[in-house]
Amino acid sequence: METPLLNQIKTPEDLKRLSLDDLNILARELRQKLIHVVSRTGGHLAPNLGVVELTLALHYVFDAPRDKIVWDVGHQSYVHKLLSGRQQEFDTLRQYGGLSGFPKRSESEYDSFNTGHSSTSISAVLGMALARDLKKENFHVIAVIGDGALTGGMAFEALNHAGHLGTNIIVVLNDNEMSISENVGALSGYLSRMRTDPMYNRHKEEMENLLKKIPSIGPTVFKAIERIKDSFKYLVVPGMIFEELGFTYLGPIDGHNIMEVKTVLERAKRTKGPIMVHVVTRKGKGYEPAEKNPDRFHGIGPFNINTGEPVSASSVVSYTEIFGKTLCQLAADDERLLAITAAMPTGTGLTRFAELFPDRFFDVGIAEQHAVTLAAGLATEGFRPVVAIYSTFLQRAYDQILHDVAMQDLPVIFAVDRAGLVGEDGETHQGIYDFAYLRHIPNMVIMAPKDENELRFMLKTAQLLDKPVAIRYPRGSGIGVQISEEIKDIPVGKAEVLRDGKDIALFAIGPLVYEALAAAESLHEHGIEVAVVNCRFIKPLDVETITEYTRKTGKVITLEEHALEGGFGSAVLELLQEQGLRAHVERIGLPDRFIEQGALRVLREKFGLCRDNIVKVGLKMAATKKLVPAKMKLLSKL
Ligand SMILES: Cc1ncc(C[n+]2csc(CCOP(=O)(O)OP(=O)(O)O)c2C)c(N)n1
Ligand SMILES: CC(=O)[C@@H](O)[C@H](O)COP(=O)(O)O
Ligand SMILES: [Mg+2]
Repeated sequence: METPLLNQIKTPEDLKRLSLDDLNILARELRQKLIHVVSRTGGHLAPNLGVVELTLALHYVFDAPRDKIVWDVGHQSYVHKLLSGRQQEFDTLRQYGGLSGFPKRSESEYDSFNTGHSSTSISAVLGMALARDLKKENFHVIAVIGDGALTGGMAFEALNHAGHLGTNIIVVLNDNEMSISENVGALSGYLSRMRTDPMYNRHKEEMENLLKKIPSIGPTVFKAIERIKDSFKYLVVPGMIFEELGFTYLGPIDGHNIMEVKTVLERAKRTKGPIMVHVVTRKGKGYEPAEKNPDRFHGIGPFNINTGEPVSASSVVSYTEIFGKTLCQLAADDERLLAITAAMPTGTGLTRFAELFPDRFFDVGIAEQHAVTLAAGLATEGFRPVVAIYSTFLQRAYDQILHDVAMQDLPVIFAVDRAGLVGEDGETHQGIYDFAYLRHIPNMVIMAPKDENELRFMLKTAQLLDKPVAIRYPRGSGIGVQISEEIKDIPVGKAEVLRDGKDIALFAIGPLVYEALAAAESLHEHGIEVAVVNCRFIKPLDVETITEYTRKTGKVITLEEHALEGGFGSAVLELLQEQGLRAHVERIGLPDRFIEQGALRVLREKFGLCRDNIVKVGLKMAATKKLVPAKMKLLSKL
């Protein structure tokens, strides 16, 4: 693949020497490069194909890194990376040790703010603008935010504040009518009317032309009219919502016309106060399979460039699919069950539910906090809402879970998808904190299935409970067990003893239970008998089984795909302390640092979440002297 012009771009400064024709050629080369690399590494292809011209124009008009560009979510920052000195490493995108799929300050001075979670960019640039003003410096700050990310509450909190402060910031709204799936909500409808209703543009143009034609007073009146907030303007001026919030609105403009985008950005650069530039783009632009299927090409694994088809598809169904299918089965007989997603109907496996039960399905946009409190409201009226959100994004709704759901002991079911390591998305997306942020909340029941069937059973268990319940399950394929037709419930707080043993007790949770079983088998060959307990519930923990096996062995290993701090192993330690039990405990889990990107297999091996490491820990433990697991004297009982 030849990209002669792109090869010459070492920094964004190099763009400024190019003609418009060259910029258009460069746009083509960038698209080729994106398609070529992402077809091998996987990644967020469609969002990046859509912002090629926009990124070129931004770097043409502004002076990064002096001017700060913040990419909301950051999944569309690949073109920016290619233009800011990272072409050589671009092949390593999203791989272990390679370039991040998101902006990262530690990666480049051109990345002015780390992103990954949505709707943060306007707050971030406003903070930078305030710092600039306080330091009496002079540079531009630009937030690039998608129409999907604009549905997030934080974006509105920031618009509200920015409009009030009136300082210079530029918000570029990249409007492609898509979130991951089709964008939803009243705001999306408003943007769509601005784009498509000729009334808006025609009236605006006609009025501008008319007023400008009136000699001497025309331009003055025109300016005045731009500022006056009267009812006429409501009818004819696009972007009135933003104007009312204190922004100068420019647009909508064609985001694939470099000249047009450049001209408007230059105008934005000259204009004082908060500016909103509304750019209309097409997700997946320039690659037919992605244009036709922007949802599938939003984030995609390696694929065949000619066909657009995945290179390899797992034959094992994913936990997400099992969740979606089971929920449909349960919902068919229980009208109380509702499903809520925060802009991820496909990702959370709710597409079929939405088709079967359209009145009982709610996509709230990128609004996790709202999703949870909405569920709480529904639960007060006798419904059983199932809120399906990725572990990493549910972090946003911590207070809503605690204050609005748990404190009222409401029967909301949290389907916590992508729990554990997620792989190539890296730090921002690892789902490894949910036990920690949920397990100290009173009233919560928290479970994690070892396999697909247990996920089905846990959903049934949750349906029957009159309490807040969270079920956490991982990204990707299940274990591949035979799917049971029957959906049974599980006794709450009851662990499952899968293997007896006198030397070591291995307490595991989630699919790592299968690694624990494999390790126990290997240790058996070394003459070490390991009991394997699938704990299933982290809250309530099975006190009886855990104390019984701790007493029996005096040696405990805990195993979890979660941060060790505040996780499952910590919960077991707390239980042992409360029971006054002394034992040799080793916890296997993730260390107290953010966990980098990489293939799941690579990360699991690196952090010891695999049979070999469990065996290693087991062998070492077996060689130590057995502590007498007698009751310690508890201070409180002295
Ligand atoms: C808090 C949060 N929730 C959900 C997501 C998942 N997510 C990533 S991109 C995206 C859609 C963004 O749409 P938009 O901002 O319009 O960008 P586009 O992909 O259309 O360019 C969603 C829902 C996220 N990153 N952060
Ligand atoms: C950028 C973002 O937040 C999402 O697109 C995320 O990458 C999706 O993850 P999955 O691929 O696990 O659905
Ligand atoms: Mg969009």
